[in-house]
This record gives sequence, C-alpha cells and structure tokens, in this order.
Amino acid sequence: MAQSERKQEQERVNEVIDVIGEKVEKITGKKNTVKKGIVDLRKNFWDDVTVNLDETDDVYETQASIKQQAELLSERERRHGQMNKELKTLSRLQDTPYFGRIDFREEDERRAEHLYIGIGSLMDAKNEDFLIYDWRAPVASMYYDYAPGPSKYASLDGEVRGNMTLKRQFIIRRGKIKGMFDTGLTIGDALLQAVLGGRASSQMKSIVATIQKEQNQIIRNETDRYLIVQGAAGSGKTSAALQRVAFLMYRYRKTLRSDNMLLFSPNPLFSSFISNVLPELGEENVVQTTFKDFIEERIGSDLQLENPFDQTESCLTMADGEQLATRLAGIRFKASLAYRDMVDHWLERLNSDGMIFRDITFRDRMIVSSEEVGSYFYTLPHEQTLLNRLEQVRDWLLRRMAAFSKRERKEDWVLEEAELLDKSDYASIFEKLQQQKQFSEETFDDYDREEQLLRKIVINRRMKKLRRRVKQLDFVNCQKVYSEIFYQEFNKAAVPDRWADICRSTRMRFEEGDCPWEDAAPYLYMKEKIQGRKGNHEIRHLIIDEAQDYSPVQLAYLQAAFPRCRMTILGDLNQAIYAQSLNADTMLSEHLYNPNDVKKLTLLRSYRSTKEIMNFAREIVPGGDEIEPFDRSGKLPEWIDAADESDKAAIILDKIASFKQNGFETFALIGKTMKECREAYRLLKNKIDVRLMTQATYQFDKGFIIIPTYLAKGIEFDAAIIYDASAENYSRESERTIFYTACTRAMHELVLLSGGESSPFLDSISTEHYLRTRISE
Ligand SMILES: Nc1ncnc2c1ncn2[C@@H]1O[C@H](COP(=O)(O)OP(=O)(O)OP(=O)(O)O)[C@@H](O)[C@H]1O
Repeated sequence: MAQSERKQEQERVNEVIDVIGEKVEKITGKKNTVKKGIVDLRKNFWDDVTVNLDETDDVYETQASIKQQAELLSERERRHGQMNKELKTLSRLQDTPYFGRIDFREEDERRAEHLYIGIGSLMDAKNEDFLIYDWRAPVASMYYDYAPGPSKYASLDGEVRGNMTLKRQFIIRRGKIKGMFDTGLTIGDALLQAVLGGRASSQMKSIVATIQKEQNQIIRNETDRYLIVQGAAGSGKTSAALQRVAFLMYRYRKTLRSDNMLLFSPNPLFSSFISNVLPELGEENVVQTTFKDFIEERIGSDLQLENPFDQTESCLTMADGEQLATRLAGIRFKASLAYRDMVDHWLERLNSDGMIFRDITFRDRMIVSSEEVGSYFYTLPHEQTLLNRLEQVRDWLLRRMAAFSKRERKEDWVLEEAELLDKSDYASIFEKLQQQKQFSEETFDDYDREEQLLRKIVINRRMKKLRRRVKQLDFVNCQKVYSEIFYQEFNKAAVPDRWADICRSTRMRFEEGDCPWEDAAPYLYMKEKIQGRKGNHEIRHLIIDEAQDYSPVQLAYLQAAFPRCRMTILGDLNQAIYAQSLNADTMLSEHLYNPNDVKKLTLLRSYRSTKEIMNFAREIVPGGDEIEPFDRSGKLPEWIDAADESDKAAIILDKIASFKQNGFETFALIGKTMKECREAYRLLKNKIDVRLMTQATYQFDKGFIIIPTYLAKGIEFDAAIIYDASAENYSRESERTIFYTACTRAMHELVLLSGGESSPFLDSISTEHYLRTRISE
C-alpha cells in the first residue's frame, strides 16, 4: 500500500482525534454544569417544594410539587450518567477511533462513500456527517458480511444495495496507525493472526474488529425467539453471545436495559473471565448467574441442594458398579421429557388425590392438622385448578389462625413476653391510644386497653412467619408430594431399568432433606405448578452458555419461569460433561422447540487453539473432522509417558519454566476431577507458586493454576497440561468429552502426561498430530 495513502489515513485519524478532543471538552463542561445543578437541587430540594398540609387540596399540591422536584432531579442524574457514558466511549475512541473502513457506492449514486467503523458513532463538529459509524449500525453490517463487490444491508427503510469498492482494516493504538490492510474475502486473516497469536489473559476481550461472517449472523439475529448455536470448541460462541448483547442493547436502546437480560454462565470463574467484554464496548454488564444459584434461590431453605459439580465429581470418582449404574440411570431419566411427562401426570393425579400438607402448629400446639387441611382441600370442587383451591385453603387457614390468635392472646406466656417488649413498643402504643383519644387519664380501663394491645403485638409478631408461609401456600408439603412419585406403581415400559433402586434412593435423599441435582429442576417445576409462582416478566432475553449441560426438563423449567423470554442458546455437544447429556437430548436439540420459533446455526471454525492443537483434539470426538482449525501454527502437542510422581513433578516444573520463557502468562494443569487436582496440588505446592481453583474461586490471575475440567469450561490458557491422560483416568465413553474439553483449553501449547497404559482416546489420534516422549524408558 502506498506510503501516501497511509499518510492520508493518519491525517484523517488526527483530524478525528481533534474532533473527539473538542467534544470531550464540550461535554465535560456541560457535565460539570449538570453536576453543579444536581448538587444544588439536592441541597435545596425542600426550598422549591411548596409544603402545605392544611386541606386535602393542599396535600395533593404538596405531593405534586415533591414529585415534580424529584423528577427534575432524576432527569438531571440520568443526563449526568449519559454524559459519563459518552465520555467513556469518547476516551476509547481517542485511543482507537476505528478499526475498519468500507467504501460503498449505493445503486444510482455516482460516488462511493467512505465509511469508518469503530466501537461508537461520532458526528463531525457541525453534527452533519458521521466521522465514525458504530459497528452495530445497519450499514456497518456489510463490513462483516461482504468482500469487496456487490453488497447490501438492511436499513430501517428497507434493503439498500450497491457496490463495495474497498474494505480496509486498521490497527490504531494511542492515535497512531500501527497497521493497515486492504482485505479480501474474510475479515483479514492477517489481523486475526495478530489477535489470536497474542497472549491469553485472565479476562476475555471483545472481538468487534474481527467478527466473522457466520458470527455476525448470530450477533445480529432479530427474528428468532430461540436462537441455538452449536459451535466447536473455541469457535467464538461466548464471544458472539457477548457482542450480541451489545448489539441488542444498541438496536433496542429505547426499550431494552442491561437488567432486562440475564446470562447463565457455567461457573463463577467464567463470570469473572468474561466480565470485561461489555464494559470494553461501552455497555453495562448484564446480570449473570449460574443455573445452580438460580435454582438454589428458588428451592428455599427446607432442602439442601446438591451442587452440579458435586454430582459430577461423585459420578466420576465412583467405581463402576451397581451404585454408579443406578445413579447414572436416575440422572439420565430425570433429565428427559419422559420424566417431565411423569411429573405432569402426577400433577393431574393431585387433582383428586395425593396432596400432602403440613400441620399448622404454633408453639407445639396444633392449629390445624395436615389431615384436616387435606380433607378440606379435597372437599373443594375438583373442576377448579389446584392453585384456585389452594388459595381458598389459604384464606380458610388464615381465618382459623386469626381465631386461634384471639384465644391465644389470653395466655399467661403472652403477658410475660409483653413485659420484655421494647420501650419503643410501649411508646407507639401510648401514641396510638392518644390518637384514638382513649388515653385520657390513668384509669383501669386504659391499662386494660394497653395490655390488650401489648398482647396483640406479641402474638402478631410470633405468628408473622407462620402467616407469611401460609400466604405463600407453603402449607403444601411439596417435598413429600414430590417424593410420593417414587412410591407409585408404574408401568414397566414407562420407567428405566433400575427404577426400583432409583425410587429407593430418591426417597431416602428427600427424607434426609437433600435434593439431588438431577431432581432440582423437576422438583421446582412441580412445586411452582402447584404453588403458581409467577413467571419473571422483567427479563426479556436469556443467554445460556454451555447449553449442552442443560437437560430438556431444565429447559421446560426455564420456559415456565421466563414465559415471554427470547433465548440465545449456545453450546457444544462435544463438551457435554454432565452424565445427563451423554447420547441424550439437551437444550441444543432443535426438536424441543416450536419449529416456527427456533433457528439453529453452526460454527465449525475454531479460533482459540493453534492448528496443531485443534488437529489433535478434533480426532478425539466423533464428527471432529468437520471442525476447521484456524490457520495459526505452533508446536505439536506433546504426549509424555511418565510413570511415577517425581517424574511428573519434574516434567511439570520444566514445562512451566519453558512456558514462561516463551512469554506465556497463563498456564493450567487440568485434572478430570477435584480429587485428582488435590493430588497434583499436594505434589507441587512446595515446589512452585501454584493456585488450586475450587468451586469457591471467583477469579483467577496470571500464573500457574490447577483446575478440574468442569471449572475450566469456557476459559482458555496460553498453555495447558493434562495431568493424567492414562487409561485408568479416561476410558469410559462419558469421559471422552471431558478429555476433549480439557485439551481445547490451550491456545498455544498442549502437554499430556500419562503413566501406565494411556487413554484409548489417545490411541485413535494419528501419530503425525503429536510428539511422543517416554521418560520412564
Ligand atoms: N472473530 C474473532 N476474532 C478474534 N478472536 C476470536 C474471534 N472469534 C473467537 N475468537 C477468540 O477465540 C477464542 C475462543 O472464543 P470463545 O471463548 O468465544 O469460544 P467458545 O466457542 O465459547 O469456546 P468454548 O466452547 O471452547 O468455550 C477467544 O480467545 C476469542 O477471543
């Protein structure tokens, strides 16, 4: 490219930066004025309010005046926030004003327009022309979708066609052009090479400058209620999901706020890993949660919920045998729609029989027994829904409790407790009586009235919790109602093998107050159908990452909990690590959705790892030959046979030293289970600076960590070492995907250690894809 052209582009960059500088100055000035206004308003809030409470009209006027003043304040605060946001974006643009340019000649126009694309829009000083287009603007989509030639985009007024005469990429840092390429078919492999060849960090970065065409389809999809993305490891699913959030917030900026979106992430570590991407794009982070936290909050404190990681750990560490086979059969069945149907069937049955209630007791005294509640419930007309009938039972119980509390007030203990009440309680009673003008002078009658009020306070307080539970329909013993499913006779064809054992163990766990993870979603599904919990209408878009780990029953529960929500569902069947997903439907299965509402897209190109690592890893999984590694070269994965522990430790120390020498900054020793990670940690902790990641770790920094695969999901490292790739560790079919997930965490280097017989998954890989070293020989 001609030097003069680069000079011209740099001059434009300088001009744009000058305009940004002027805008920053202008907005900062305005912002300071608004800020001063806010401070003054807060200080003098009451001066400008007319307070007059004499007549009803005056009260209304006072209210209106306060409201007006409050609105004025909040409008100014909103403007202040908006200006802050603008300034943050401008400051980013000052460093990197844009990353792309397209020259586009619209049909019927003579001249091509030069459009520059960056992370935010910028108008010229006169506010007439765009100096920079936001990457999310309709016209900018051509930058991602087309090579130079005929191209089009969907504007708000319809389709615009034309010819793209140039597509150019820039690397601009601190206002200086560091690189500039005119690109062809895909968005500059040169730029991608540069980006992907860089070091991994403990924080994911945005990919706006290099979004690929197939990723752009995900980001800009607006038509489908359920968008499913099946993508290979490292194909940019999480990246696309986050850029999509930014896109939707821009596209629907008038109606969609960040708190209308909810992102389900696989673990807390991942949440911290991705937490910088949206702020980097000038957007607020969306609310994030894990499915486990979401369920736990709803399940309440009566049941102790099993953690999904504990479920996995227990399945992976249990020896083959009856107990494991029963657990796995239970997990798989309870994930299926057949089981959801069984629960639905049970809900039907409850209409006429089977509801179990709690005793309503107060201080060990029976107010209404569970049997009495049950008889009352089943006398109500069966045509009414369960919920309608429960609401009537609730009102009936509240009446019974009110009558009980009236009687109970007379008891001696109540007066004893009343004597322990706070001074403030006495004061408020005094005030109340005075207001009622009943406390004129000291008479017996007044004391009597005071005592009545004190007794009332004591009883009301003591019964508050019980009343709240009754109001929430918590008098239904959902735990027992659910366990009852496992006492029923079922047609053999409708249940899996080992059903009797599954029933026995489920009953036992529930009796002990435990809720196994596989029962959590179906239990809540049933509970909320009975108690009629209202769906969440605040959240309008769910983003579910690692969706291969969600079962059809969990999907059914989410659909009930978020009835009007759109969903972006991203995952990779080859990375299904939970027992429920092996050869079974998952949330990625298209047929679980209404065909008119769903679209499935596939990402086959993988960007994270070098070609060598991906060529190696894709041979582990069926269909792996379809995955296209990005053409970035590195070392072959190294498979080292090391039989004893001291050899292993020496190799690991040696590898870490060499990673550091290569300038790598994040490296992980990946184990299949936490148990294995603890062993590795014991072996290494006194020899090197290393951190063990657990379920309770919320963040990781640069350096060396030890981590089980299920916590490393979605995360990446410059280099990864698989701690034990022996047959003993990885040979069950269910462990294949765990092995693949572990290997695909590495960006630049992958090392596998194996002692004794090596994993059969390694045997299937062509020898040209790895380097084998035998230490033990
Ligand atoms: N278009 C792109 N431009 C630059 N980098 C990209 C692009 N797409 C993906 N990447 C990079 O590839 C890596 C993997 O991306 P990401 O984590 O989004 O993939 P994923 O499909 O969610 O992976 P996994 O399923 O293995 O967790 C990240 O470092 C990301 O920045």
